Amino acid sequence: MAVARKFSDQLDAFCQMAARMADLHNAEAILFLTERPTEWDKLQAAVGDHALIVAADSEDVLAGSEDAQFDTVVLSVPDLPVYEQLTEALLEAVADEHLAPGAPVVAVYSGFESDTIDSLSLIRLGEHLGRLTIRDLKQLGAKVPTETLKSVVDLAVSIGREGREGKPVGTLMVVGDHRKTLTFCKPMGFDPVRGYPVSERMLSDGKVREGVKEIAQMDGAFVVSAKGTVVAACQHVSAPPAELSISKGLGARHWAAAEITRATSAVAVAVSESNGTVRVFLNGEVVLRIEPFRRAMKWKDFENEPPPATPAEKERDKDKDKEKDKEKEPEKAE
Ligand SMILES: Nc1ncnc2c1ncn2[C@@H]1O[C@H](COP(=O)(O)OP(=O)(O)OP(=O)(O)O)[C@@H](O)[C@H]1O
Repeated sequence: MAVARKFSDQLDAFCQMAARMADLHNAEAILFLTERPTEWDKLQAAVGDHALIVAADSEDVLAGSEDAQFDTVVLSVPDLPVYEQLTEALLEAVADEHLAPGAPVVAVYSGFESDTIDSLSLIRLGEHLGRLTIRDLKQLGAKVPTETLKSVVDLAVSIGREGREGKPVGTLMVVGDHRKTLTFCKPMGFDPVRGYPVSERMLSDGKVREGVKEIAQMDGAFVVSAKGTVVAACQHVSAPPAELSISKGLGARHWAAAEITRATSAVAVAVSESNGTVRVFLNGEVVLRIEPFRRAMKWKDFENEPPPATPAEKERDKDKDKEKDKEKEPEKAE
């Protein structure tokens, strides 16, 4: 378990300043991003009546805060740079309805030196960053429990955003009405989840979610039950063609998503490999579209070798050599 941080005078001073700043700017909450647990009651007291959100990389860090009044957020992507951790924490807080999209927030965090609370920021989470809220999902009116839908959409968003090992990844997940969905599916080669007990295929399990990210690199779709069990993977989905009004620019994966949701009461969640956009389909239509706010960085080797010369450059070099030779000639004559 992470070693607790003493609630030092410096920490107390930062929290009090955050509270004053929150008063001044009508902030909706104070966000405390921490690498270690602390004396939670003192933290709560230091920010006064302001709503407090505590964010951390793992449940461990939040240990002992179960009875506290404040909301907590566990970041889904560990080891991000601090500014991205702040954004992620705010997005999660919006998704869990602890914060309204666009709300001003004062953040207290280690910005300069790790493990030292040394920074204070006033952040206004732009509407453009506001992600899907649970309310949006409920409004879809899908016959899939919101919890299952939320975990599939969260997973799809992180696949679209992170890709795998620096490469973009696209995939398709068909959720709910799985028995009927399976009648429209054919395995594309081996099904990697086949033969595993149900307890090892639950999306609520972090290891299963990691496994899904790995399998997502392969061709085909996942079929997920309404309860959140991965029923099949690497499936070719082919429902009868229907009159659909989705964009002609979308390819086979997205058409398959639209068609299966017309033929069944399932919800399909497609991640586009080309840009990481997540689209949620219901009854043959796109009902939600979520743009990735950050995609995996692609590092390229620095090119030390100059590129080979073009024919025109070679000609120019020859002319230069001739001129140099001419310049040298008079010297020879002397
Ligand atoms: N009917 C289908 N069922 C399951 N997977 C499919 C289906 N059709 C295509 N795919 C998967 O989608 C991949 C991309 O296909 P395509 O480029 O036509 O789709 P797309 O809709 O343009 O998606 P993207 O935006 O990711 O490129 C295929 O390589 C295949 O793995």
